[in-house]
Amino acid sequence: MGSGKTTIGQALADKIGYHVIDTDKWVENKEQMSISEIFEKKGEDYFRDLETQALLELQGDHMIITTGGGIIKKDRNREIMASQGEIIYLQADFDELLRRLEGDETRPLLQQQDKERIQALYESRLELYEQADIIVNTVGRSVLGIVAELESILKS
Ligand SMILES: Nc1ncnc2c1ncn2[C@@H]1O[C@H](COP(=O)(O)OP(=O)(O)O)[C@@H](O)[C@H]1O
Ligand SMILES: O=C(O)C1=C[C@@H](OP(=O)(O)O)[C@@H](O)[C@H](O)C1
Ligand SMILES: [Mg+2]
Repeated sequence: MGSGKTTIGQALADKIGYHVIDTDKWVENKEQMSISEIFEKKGEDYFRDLETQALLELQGDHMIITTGGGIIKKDRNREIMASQGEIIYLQADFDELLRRLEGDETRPLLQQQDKERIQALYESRLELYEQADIIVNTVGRSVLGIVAELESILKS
């Protein structure tokens, strides 16, 4: 959360002329509810199943799919992602993510949690993120700079 997936995915798509779809937006649109409302009314497992549905339906060429940070928790999701394209991990250290998300109220897993619990969540996921095909550092870098690096990696 906060690594810049939604922001960078949109900017990269604009730059290279790809379509972009965010799984969170797909889920919100399907349910006609915000992510926070879905977590509150239906629970996290229900949301995770919708993420799998999104991955199965969002297939095609010239497409960037930006996901929620927890999508890699399910083996099935990682399998679908690996079979469909290249997986990019946008990297940032924990303190930087906290700074970026300060005051955010749209991410239910961060609400009313102390810093230690959020850090434990971050650390529990690192190993899965590091399995990505492409890893790009985002700290201290502009959106345009990151987009330029990704464009050049994807061309090579
Ligand atoms: N490279 C960056 N440096 C600083 N802030 C960034 C960077 N990329 C994104 N942000 C900011 O971080 C916040 C979270 O970005 P977002 O794209 O929603 O992340 P994600 O989709 O990974 O949760 C937004 O306020 C965004 O403007
Ligand atoms: O990491 C997570 O478990 C989540 C990340 C969020 O998306 P972003 O990574 O775009 O913030 C969103 O899918 C939901 O709040 C759960
Ligand atoms: Mg996002």
